[in-house]
Amino acid sequence: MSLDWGYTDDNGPSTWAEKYPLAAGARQSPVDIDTSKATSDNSLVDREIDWSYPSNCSYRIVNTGYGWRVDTYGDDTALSGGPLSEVYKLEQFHCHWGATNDEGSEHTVDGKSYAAELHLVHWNSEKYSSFKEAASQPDGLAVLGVFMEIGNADNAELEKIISLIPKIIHKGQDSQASFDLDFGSLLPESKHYWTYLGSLTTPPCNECVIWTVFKEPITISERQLEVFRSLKSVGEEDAIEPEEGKLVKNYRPPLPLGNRVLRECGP
Ligand SMILES: Cc1ccn(O)c(=O)c1
Ligand SMILES: [Zn+2]
Repeated sequence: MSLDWGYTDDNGPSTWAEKYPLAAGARQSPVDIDTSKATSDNSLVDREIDWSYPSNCSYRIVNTGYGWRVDTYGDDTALSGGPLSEVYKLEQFHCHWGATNDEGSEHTVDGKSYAAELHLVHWNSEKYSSFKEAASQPDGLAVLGVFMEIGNADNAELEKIISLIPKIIHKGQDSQASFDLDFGSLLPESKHYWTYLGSLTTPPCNECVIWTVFKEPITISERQLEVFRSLKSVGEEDAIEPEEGKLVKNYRPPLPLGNRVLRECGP
């Protein structure tokens, strides 16, 4: 059974609201970050955003049909501070990319796209008893967005993930992912970021996310990005031409910020 939504002309973002009405809401993500609209907020400086991830918290990588996703044990993880009033636990992380390097990120900055965007998805385990419950609450999830730009060298930490992609080429395939991951290398050195209230960027597009998008990108090599693009959105049993079903892009274009506040921490 193929997904009833995706990123092709006939099931892409412009069609999602037909089956997922939340996608037409006023608190949707991603957005274009208009830097002239960002307001500084001392409370963000007073409570520095802080995270802690044990290097062995990943346990599985899966092809969801719309990308790869690494599932994590959240028990010993923690994200707090910044725009967050409670401690959030890491649930999973994944990535969005495009067919060419001049597109691919979901958030854009003054109209500029990056080649890809990494999302670390956390849930409010202080207030809610499960990820599923949290995903139905306005402060349920906290997602860290990290822009990725093309660099000459491979990203060594990303390579640990990329080396598993050939095992999950088709939708539904998964593999054990018990690598030791230095999350510090998947996050930028600078803790400067923008933050706003938004949603999941895939159906059902629940408006449950406190977004933190870092200003500084990390790098990924062209070769590594090509491996992402080799994933397929269809199962092994779906008889299609070899070039069909390739997941060359899986990003949602920006939605209007509307009257939401866009705050920033750091220049
Ligand atoms: C929970 C969730 C689902 C999809 N995406 O893209 C996200 O960033 C977060
Ligand atoms: Zn995402």
